[in-house]
Amino acid sequence: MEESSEHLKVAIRVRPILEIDKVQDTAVYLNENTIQVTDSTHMVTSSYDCVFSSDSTQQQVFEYVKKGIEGVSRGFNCTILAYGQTGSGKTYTMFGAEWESNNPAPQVYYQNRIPRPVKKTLPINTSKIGIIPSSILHLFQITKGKPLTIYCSFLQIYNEKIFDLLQNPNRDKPLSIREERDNGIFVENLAEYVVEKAEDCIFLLKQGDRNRVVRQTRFNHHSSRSHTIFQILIEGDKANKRGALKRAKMNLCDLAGSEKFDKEGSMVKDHIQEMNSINKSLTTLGKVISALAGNGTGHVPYRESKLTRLLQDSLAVNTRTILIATISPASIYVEETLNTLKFADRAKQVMVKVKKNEISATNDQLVAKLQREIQHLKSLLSLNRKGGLQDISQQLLALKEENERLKKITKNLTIEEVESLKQENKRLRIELQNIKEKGETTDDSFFVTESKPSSSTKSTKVPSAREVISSSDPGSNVQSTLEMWKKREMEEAVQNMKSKITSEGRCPVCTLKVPCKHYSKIDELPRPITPVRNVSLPPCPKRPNNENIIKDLDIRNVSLESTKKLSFRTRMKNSYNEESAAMAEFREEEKRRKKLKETESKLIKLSKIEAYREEKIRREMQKLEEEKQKEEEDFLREQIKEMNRRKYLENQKKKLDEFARIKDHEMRELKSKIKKDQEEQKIQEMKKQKYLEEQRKKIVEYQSKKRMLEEVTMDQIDELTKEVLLRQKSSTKSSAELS
Ligand SMILES: Nc1ncnc2c1ncn2[C@@H]1O[C@H](COP(=O)(O)OP(=O)(O)OP(=O)(O)O)[C@@H](O)[C@H]1O
Repeated sequence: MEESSEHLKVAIRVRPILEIDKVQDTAVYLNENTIQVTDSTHMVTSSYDCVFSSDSTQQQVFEYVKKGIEGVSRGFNCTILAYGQTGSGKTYTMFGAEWESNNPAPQVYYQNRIPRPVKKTLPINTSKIGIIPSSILHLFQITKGKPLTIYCSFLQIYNEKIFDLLQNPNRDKPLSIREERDNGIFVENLAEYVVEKAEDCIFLLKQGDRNRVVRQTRFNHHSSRSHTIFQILIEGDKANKRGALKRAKMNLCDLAGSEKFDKEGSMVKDHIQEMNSINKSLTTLGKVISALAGNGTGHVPYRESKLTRLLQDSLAVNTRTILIATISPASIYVEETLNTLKFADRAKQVMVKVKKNEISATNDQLVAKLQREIQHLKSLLSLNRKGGLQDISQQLLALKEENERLKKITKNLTIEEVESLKQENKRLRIELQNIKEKGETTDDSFFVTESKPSSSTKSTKVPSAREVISSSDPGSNVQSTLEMWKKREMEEAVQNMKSKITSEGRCPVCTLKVPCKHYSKIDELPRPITPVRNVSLPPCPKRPNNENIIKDLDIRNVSLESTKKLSFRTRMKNSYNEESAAMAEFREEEKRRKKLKETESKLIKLSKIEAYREEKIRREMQKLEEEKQKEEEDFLREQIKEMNRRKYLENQKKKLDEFARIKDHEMRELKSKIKKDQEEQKIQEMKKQKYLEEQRKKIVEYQSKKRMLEEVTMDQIDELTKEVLLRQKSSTKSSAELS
């Protein structure tokens, strides 16, 4: 199998200066693949695999990643990551220029976004689309006609929780990460759609993107507050000569941007929480990159955040990874730009092993998974086709038998059988997706890999009395008929009560006057429904004898007195018609009384409920007030903490400045001292030289004298001594003469 080791590829994209930046001066200068960033204190120069200037086109950026995408169709995993500060152009690069206008999202964040229909058409301007849609188009183009199945899924990581963007727009079902020997790291219960056309895939991309959390921030009107990963999985349908199936994953990640705390304090609590979790996960990503960029022997903290855990495969093993770091050239963002470049510098040093991915066609786990899925899909389809009202126990029994049968043959499957299993799986998935699209079922679980068949498709509608009576056996089903009637009556009463409440301008949920927690305006209230007319009871079914009538009456809890009365009447009038008339009369009376009682008890119950609800709402309001107060206090505390931190930092900065000043002074003094010393040393040196010169001269003189002395002969010495002696003699002579 092909295997190689390569560097993580890093490209930088500089976006143009925008109106929102409110400045014109830039701090970023480009020269081919080198970037220079300058401010008053720094000047950083760094080179990368590729640098895209502010007037680079989407097409140029796509051309750079195209090779990686093409590798996916040959079995090589590929991950493309967009990283950068908020508003630097990550979403623009990954999704495209026209994306926001084609896929409008609200300018401000709100909790429950109302889904609007997405048109199943391609984006209009294909030259402006970003890496994700371009990759989809290209991938489908190059795999056209090949025996492959393409699956896609779309998730977001928001506040350290994973949510399915295609299945869970309300973010109420967080998903968890799992790891398996053969499948690697994956998100459990994440919906995987089989896609046959690029159009379908882009439709899903658009659909999911509308469920992403966005918020208006200071530097971006449409800031993404979650990390998103659009994943495409390609699996070969036909095994190669070695009996292996091709399988490769493509992860396209648009990370949320790092952001600084707004000192003006305009951030709400949710925004601060989002910012903290985004910054924390990006810090962990930085730590992981640093650990991988080192010698690779230390601990890599993948598990410290959901993002790094999910990208574990992509960052270390078996994936071609391309990082696109986006920066803004404006001088006001120089600090953020330097941080992004620092991250990109570290990423450059990461080495990843890349190899072709294949899985044995007869791999037990794959076969078992396919079979489980086929069973599940079949059961869902049959439930759907039969309107979900079939006997589920019978179906389960059939499925169990099928399961047993499949278990027996799992071990002996041939490659052809596995291939046909894959085909069947694909066909069933597509059939179900089509049904779901047409809105024929309400069960959302069937796109979820390996999820359990749901029995929720069974209808809970209460049939009308007419339906029940006509379908029931008159001799045996009186009790169930009555129960249905009771239920029906209750429903009617509730409906009437609700209509009455709404017509009075009250909320049908909490019964309080609007505005309340559920409705802010009277216009929003559901329209009052025309009160349901009470349908009279059907005639009593024919009974063979009086005993049965009494039995039926017992069932309906008739009082002892009425029973006696009835038995007396039956004794007196010994014909069935008379009995039934008496019965009808009795039932009418009984019904009226019962209804009166029920209404009374309902009224009492309702007033109790209202009192209880009011009390509950009061308590909830109180609780909310307390929570709000607490939040405000927390927020204030946070702000004070932040202020203290800032003060502390300012103090530290001052101290550092002072320290630098002192050091500067000391340095200057030291320099002048050194200069003086050097001058003195020079003088000393000169003196020494002079002294040495003199000494040398003396030595020369002495040597010449010595040489002269050596040249004087012995004769000369004798002559000299004679001369001395003579002089001495003459002197003694003259002295004697004188005396
Ligand atoms: N290369 C570019 N050319 C023109 N406009 C761009 C470019 N890159 C980004 N923009 C514009 O800058 C703004 C911010 O871009 P974008 O939303 O992609 O930033 P982001 O990094 O995804 O921000 P966040 O992290 O807050 O989501 C958008 O209005 C976008 O149209």
